[in-house]
Amino acid sequence: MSFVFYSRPMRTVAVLGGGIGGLAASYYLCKSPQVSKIIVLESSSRFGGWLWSTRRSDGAVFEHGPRGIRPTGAVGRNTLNMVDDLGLAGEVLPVTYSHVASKNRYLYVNGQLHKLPSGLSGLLRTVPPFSRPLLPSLAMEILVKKGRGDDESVHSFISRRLGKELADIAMDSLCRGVFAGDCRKLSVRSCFPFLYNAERRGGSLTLGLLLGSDSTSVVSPGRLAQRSVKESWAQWSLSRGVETLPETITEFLQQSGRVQLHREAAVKHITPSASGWKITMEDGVISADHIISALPAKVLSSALPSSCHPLIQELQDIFTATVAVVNLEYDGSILPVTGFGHLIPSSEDRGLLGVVYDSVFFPHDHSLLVKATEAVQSHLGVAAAPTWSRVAVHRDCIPQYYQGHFQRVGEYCFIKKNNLSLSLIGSSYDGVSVNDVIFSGRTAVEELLGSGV
Ligand SMILES: Cc1cc2nc3c(=O)[nH]c(=O)nc-3n(C[C@H](O)[C@H](O)[C@H](O)COP(=O)(O)OP(=O)(O)OC[C@H]3O[C@@H](n4cnc5c(N)ncnc54)[C@H](O)[C@@H]3O)c2cc1C
Ligand SMILES: C=Cc1c2[nH]c(c1C)Cc1[nH]c(c(CCC(=O)O)c1C)Cc1[nH]c(c(C)c1CCC(=O)O)Cc1[nH]c(c(C)c1C=C)C2
Repeated sequence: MSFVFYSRPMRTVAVLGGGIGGLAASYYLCKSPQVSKIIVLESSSRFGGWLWSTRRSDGAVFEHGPRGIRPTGAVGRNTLNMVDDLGLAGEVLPVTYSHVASKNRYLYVNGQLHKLPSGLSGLLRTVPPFSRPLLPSLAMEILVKKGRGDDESVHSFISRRLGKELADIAMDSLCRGVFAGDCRKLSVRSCFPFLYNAERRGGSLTLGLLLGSDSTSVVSPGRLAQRSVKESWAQWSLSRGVETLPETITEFLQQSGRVQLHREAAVKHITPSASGWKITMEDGVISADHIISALPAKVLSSALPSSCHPLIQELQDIFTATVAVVNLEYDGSILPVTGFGHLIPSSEDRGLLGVVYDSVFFPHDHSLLVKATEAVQSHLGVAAAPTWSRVAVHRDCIPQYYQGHFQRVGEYCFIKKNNLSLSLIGSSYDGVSVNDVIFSGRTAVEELLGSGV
């Protein structure tokens, strides 16, 4: 196998996959004059991947993928800077910390909805479904010895530090709401790096979080990010739906004159060549000096040549979850409670993840609508029939960072060792949130061009 060494300016970069990761990488590439041509190859008929919104003619917006993006941290500021740069600031819909959707979050346990405790008084009292006040567990956490291993399941980590009940109920539910996954298999190091690092840094979560982050990535807040701090945003969305973001990036790329955007262009194989890479699609072959892959890990593994064997194996071992999102619309205000929604721990119902009061998750694609409607009826007492509904099954939509994921990702030094002109970005590797994926695109471009963007 021949590998590519960089001794000349970058001419053509191919970006594989036109989800938010691929589009973000193309946006950052476009900001640099060092790249003369950018080719984006997307297998489906639209760009945006899981950022997918239905806009009805009456103005109603239904999200089938992400519905809320967090403004905090370097990755949150980075996305807001991009949103501002794209001229979308006027379309941002913020949800502040004082909003009812931030304050009222529920768990559905033992057949009942329970509001999660908030504030000091909530932590001092016993609040069902928990059997004792949470504050003593948080205070005693300081005395718990630091873990010794280099990774641990989320469940084992939280049980050890905060007790089994919090792991069984709270963390189990959270892992289902964010990873559609099983906290007994998911890695704390890869899924919740701020918790893992807090223990390593401070010996305990409390001290580690007080000491602050040791993150080296600095992103200065632009106007919109500054506004988010001033107005205490907990999360934000866009008035015409989250899909407005990939749509606007696509327009920006089209207008740049340097980007070729190809829909219905499924990548079949990539092969190293003397001048870089040969990329084979169903109906043609293109050449590129560098590839940024924003494909799901398994899809990339099947496109790589067999000579990339250790990398192929590691990519294949990254599992993904399939979920269904059911959007239901009802006439009038029928909900007995107000708030963000409720999560359901696996002990209550393995097949239901939660309800965001307009979306529900199920593992089987039969009778999804019936099951969703029944859940809303039994959990929330809503007897009325929905006036509008939509069921979408998302195959392999969310990667599962199981224990040892950090080692698996470490194997990508195969790319460096062999001087492959290949960058891996997207949700398969280093964070599944929209912010993480956009930031992975930025980091790859900065590493490739050797400069900030
Ligand atoms: C239901 C759901 C709810 C979510 N909610 C939130 C949320 O509230 N907040 C949040 O921050 N995040 C949320 N996420 C996570 C976030 O949306 C995803 O992690 C993120 O969109 C992944 O982006 P990506 O570009 O890495 O991957 P993808 O969106 O999967 O993009 C990959 C692209 O590659 C294309 N492709 C596949 N095979 C080929 C091929 N052979 N050739 C060319 N192209 C190919 C695909 O069509 C796709 O467009 C949610 C995810 C889901 C599924
Ligand atoms: C239908 C399945 C999914 C639901 N959400 C996701 C999937 C796969 C994925 C997801 N949700 C959130 C994030 C971003 C996390 C981040 O780091 O910013 C991702 C990748 C946000 C989120 N959604 C829920 C919670 C508790 C969070 C964490 C952020 C926050 O606290 O605001 C809850 C939730 N998500 C889903 C449901 C049905 C649900 C229930 C209330 C859908």
